[in-house]
Amino acid sequence: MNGNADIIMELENLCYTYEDGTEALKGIDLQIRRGEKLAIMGANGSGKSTLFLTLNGIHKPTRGKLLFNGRPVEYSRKGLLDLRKKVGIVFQDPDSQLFSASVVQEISFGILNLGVPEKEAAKRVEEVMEELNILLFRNKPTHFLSGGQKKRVSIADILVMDPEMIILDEPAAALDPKHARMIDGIIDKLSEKGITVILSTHDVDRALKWADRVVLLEDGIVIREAKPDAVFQEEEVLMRTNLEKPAVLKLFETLCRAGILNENLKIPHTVQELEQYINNR
Ligand SMILES: Nc1ncnc2c1ncn2[C@@H]1O[C@H](COP(=O)(O)OP(=O)(O)OP(=O)(O)O)[C@@H](O)[C@H]1O
Repeated sequence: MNGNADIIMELENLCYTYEDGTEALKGIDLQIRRGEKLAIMGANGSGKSTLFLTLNGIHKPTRGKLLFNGRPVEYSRKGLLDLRKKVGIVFQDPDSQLFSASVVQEISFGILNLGVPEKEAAKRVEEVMEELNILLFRNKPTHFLSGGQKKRVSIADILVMDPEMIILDEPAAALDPKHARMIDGIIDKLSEKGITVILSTHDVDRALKWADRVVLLEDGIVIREAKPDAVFQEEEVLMRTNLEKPAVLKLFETLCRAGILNENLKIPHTVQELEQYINNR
């Protein structure tokens, strides 16, 4: 491994222009730390999906550099295979990812394609199915699954490859609160394993609670990157990205203004933390 071992991925002046001339990424500089929980946020069309497709080599940057574990990504067949083994994307719409006849075939496909011996692959598939609570519907055709089940299978597809980084494009979109919480639990487990997790979301409360760092994109450039506490207090950048201040922060500020809470308290990240402040007065 070259360079700083704490940095898993580095983007240097990364640009991507689509064939029709749309400049979707206009020079992104970003260092992603190993094991980091990174939320990428921005208005519709700001370039989040394009960025994700560039991070795992589906799009080749039109300018600039992408380094993985300190080395420039090689856009050869082998270079891309190596990158995609280590950096997986869970797409927002599971139907664009799932195509095999049954769940177990779906999860086995990628790992067998990598050339992992059948017995070893089968063992790994069983482990991942157990971990993500998939065993009960292992033989169902993927197109008969519910949205929450499809999402779990999409994550299993990636997890089975033993990745270093997982990118999730709006993982809670179209899920009910119970299933969204289940996916949150799975994402926490990925982080506990040391996997670097990048996700896009429009949910500021969730990002405040979850992320180590928030990156705000506007029109293909990064306009702010910092800890969520700092980013979510900046009304001007939030407005530029069509985001609102998290509800828990708004309430905290109202309670401070009313003299009910002391404004020197650490910013609460969850409703539970805010309740505790109120109960401890
Ligand atoms: N295949 C394509 N060809 C041409 N332009 C594209 C293509 N895909 C995306 N774009 C354009 O690139 C820009 C960035 O789009 P992208 O999908 O990356 O944004 P996004 O932030 O993921 O949006 P959303 O939140 O709506 O998913 C937009 O102007 C979009 O119209």
